[in-house]
Amino acid sequence: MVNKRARLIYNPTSGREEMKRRLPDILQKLDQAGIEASCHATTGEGDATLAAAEAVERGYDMIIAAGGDGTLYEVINGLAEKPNLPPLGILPLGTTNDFARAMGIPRHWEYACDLIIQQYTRPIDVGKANNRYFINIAGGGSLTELTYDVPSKLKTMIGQLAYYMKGLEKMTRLRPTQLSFEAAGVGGFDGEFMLFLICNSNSVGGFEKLAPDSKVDDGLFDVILLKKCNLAEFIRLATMALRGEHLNDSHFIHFRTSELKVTTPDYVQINLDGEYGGRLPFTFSVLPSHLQIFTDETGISTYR
Ligand SMILES: Nc1ncnc2c1ncn2[C@@H]1O[C@H](COP(=O)(O)OP(=O)(O)OP(=O)(O)O)[C@@H](O)[C@H]1O
Repeated sequence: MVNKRARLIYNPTSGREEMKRRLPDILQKLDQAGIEASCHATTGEGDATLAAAEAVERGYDMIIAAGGDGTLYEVINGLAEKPNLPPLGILPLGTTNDFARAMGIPRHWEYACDLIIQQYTRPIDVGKANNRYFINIAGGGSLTELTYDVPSKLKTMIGQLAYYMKGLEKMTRLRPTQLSFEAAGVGGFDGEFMLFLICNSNSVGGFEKLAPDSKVDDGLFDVILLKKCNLAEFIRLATMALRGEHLNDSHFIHFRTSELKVTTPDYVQINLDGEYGGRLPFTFSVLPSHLQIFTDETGISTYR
């Protein structure tokens, strides 16, 4: 028996509202293993951040975030600044669960609970973006704006399809942006770019081949810059990226760094883990091994 206290922060609207149906089963399963969980149901944007900060202050042995990447992002933002962080469990019950996928955390609530019960943790890097935090990906450029353009209701109804529909609509609006990058240990890049991605994990928008070698615990971001191109080239490059064959193409710049400064003379919005994060300029830095996550010992993806 584990004999610990957990704070379960869940978004009742995530995914297809699965948490509303599963909550009694989840609490019972944790309880049988000796984890006594008290609950906080989030009420809207930003609430999970406040709930996570409060849970640390109240001294819980662990925090469990149940929902999608949006909920996880908010929880991370409540935790990151705190000293003596408890470990974090993830129940990936959202429409998009990119980070859980990268960590090999199962989609099924019962298997995901098993990982929390086993109590095996792994340290992960957290990305700092000005005064915000992310664990999966940060990005900018016209294409990256699509993830927060899709209304939440639409996502609940048709799930992943909503992203692709919005993505296709956005393609016709693709335009390059003037950007300057200054990367620690690498150097500077100036020019017109379609988008830039700062990856902490290898799971980006459900595609695991975009930054195939990115690791959550190497103390580094994998940065991918896509230079200016036309729509036909973009479609060709996107197809290559889906197959993981893009990084040798001259339109891409790929490097690893622990700190990246990005500036622009234009108005450029930043996306942090799929949510709107603010506008440039930004400094992105790695907080190495900042947070312990419950996962399986092998680290081999069992997301299903
Ligand atoms: N009670 C609530 N009602 C409506 N929205 C909420 C509520 N609680 C939290 N939210 C918001 O819901 C957003 C989406 O949450 P989450 O990521 O968990 O679900 P999701 O189904 O995966 O959706 P998405 O893919 O859009 O992120 C969060 O950014 C959060 O601010």
